[in-house]
Amino acid sequence: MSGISVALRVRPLNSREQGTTAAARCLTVDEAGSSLQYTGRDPPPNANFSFDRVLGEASTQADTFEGLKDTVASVLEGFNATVLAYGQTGSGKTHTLLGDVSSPTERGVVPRAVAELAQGMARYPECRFKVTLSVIEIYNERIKDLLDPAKDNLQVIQDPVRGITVAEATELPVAGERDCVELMQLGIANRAVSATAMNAGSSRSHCVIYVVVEKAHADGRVEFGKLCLVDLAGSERQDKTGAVGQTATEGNLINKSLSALGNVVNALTDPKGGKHIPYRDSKLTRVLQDSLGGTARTVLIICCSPSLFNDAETLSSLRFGVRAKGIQNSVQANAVRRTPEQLAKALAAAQAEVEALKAQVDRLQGGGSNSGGSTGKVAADSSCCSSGGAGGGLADKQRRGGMSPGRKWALVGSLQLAGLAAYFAAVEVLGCA
Ligand SMILES: Nc1ncnc2c1ncn2[C@@H]1O[C@H](COP(=O)(O)OP(=O)(O)OP(=O)(O)O)[C@@H](O)[C@H]1O
Repeated sequence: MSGISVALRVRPLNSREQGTTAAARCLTVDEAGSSLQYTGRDPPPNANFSFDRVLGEASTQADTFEGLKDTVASVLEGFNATVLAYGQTGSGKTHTLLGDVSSPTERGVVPRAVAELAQGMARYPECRFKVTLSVIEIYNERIKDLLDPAKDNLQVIQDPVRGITVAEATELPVAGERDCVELMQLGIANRAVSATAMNAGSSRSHCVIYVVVEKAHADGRVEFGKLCLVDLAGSERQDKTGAVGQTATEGNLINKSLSALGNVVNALTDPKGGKHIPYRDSKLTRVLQDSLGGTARTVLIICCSPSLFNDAETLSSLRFGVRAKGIQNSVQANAVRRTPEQLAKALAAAQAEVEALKAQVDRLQGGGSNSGGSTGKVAADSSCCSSGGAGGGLADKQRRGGMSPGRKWALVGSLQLAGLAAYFAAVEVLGCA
């Protein structure tokens, strides 16, 4: 079991907050460490919070990515990895995940992750890679394909090989980092965004970017890893966002799915354990099933505002992060697949073994001859028997009928079992094909 990793990032005060009472801070960050103090109103008895990493207001996009590198790189080793940005509206989730994708310093986690994967692939010159990209959004409890917006009610399924998957989401092959970023931008441009009083470019949907990597080895094995990058919509208070009409309805649905997320986190970290995990209560929690309590390596980035104006929301995000730190995933690599050529080879080997064992059974049952069609293994057995010299070999005993019926049937039985095992191996191989 492995706990999910939780990082906390504090954005700088924005221009609206500076020079007003909102410029007072509700957080004191230990820049060198991994803890911070909540200094806002209604502090809890223990106002100290610690996380795996704390990134203060001066943190850069590069600092933020540094702590995620290993998680991202594990996708090339056949793991699923998730980076999830959580926080109040306007707290910096989209900035952290996407940032300015065209700027080398201001680009966020997603373009950096793609670059990291591209560099990682170069370390395996003997392997062939296939990389695909999908971009979906969960808007008003419907999953929409942002690479083909006509598909707007996709379903979440449990795929036997890939695990939790959005069925029929467009997967476009990408040839390199630039290709990937361009396609991603195309998808993001289709995302639902509105201006609210809290954020001029407020995301009204949860957006998930999947980068799927298939790594084919020279011997035919294929490893499969999936990177899932999630920019959640922010929790919001209608009195602060000033949302009305459709924007207010969106806000309610965003809050509803975030509260379903909170319920999943609570159930997963319930000290009594054994609780039903309500993944199916929302599309968001269903999509994140493998990331929370599943087999993926997961990093949660809690984004928050340092302003006293947002103290209640910041405290709520800190509490969510602390709770999420208790989630244990059983991290494991995806099953290695084999190519059709490899499967054909394995099947031929299994068939040859079945034939050899059949011939051996025939011989032991008395009537079989050892000539023609016998494999090397059988031939070796008989030569060993005949070269015994003293007439005590298996073949001699058979000829003389010297083997006890009990021993003979035990041998026949074990050879038949071995044959059966080889047969099932062959069936398994065929089944995989
Ligand atoms: N660490 C940061 N450094 C500089 N600017 C930041 C930082 N974090 C956020 N911002 C700025 O704050 C504004 C709001 O950020 P962003 O859109 O990323 O918030 P969000 O959490 O994604 O909000 P929403 O949930 O409403 O979509 C943006 O203008 C963004 O550039």
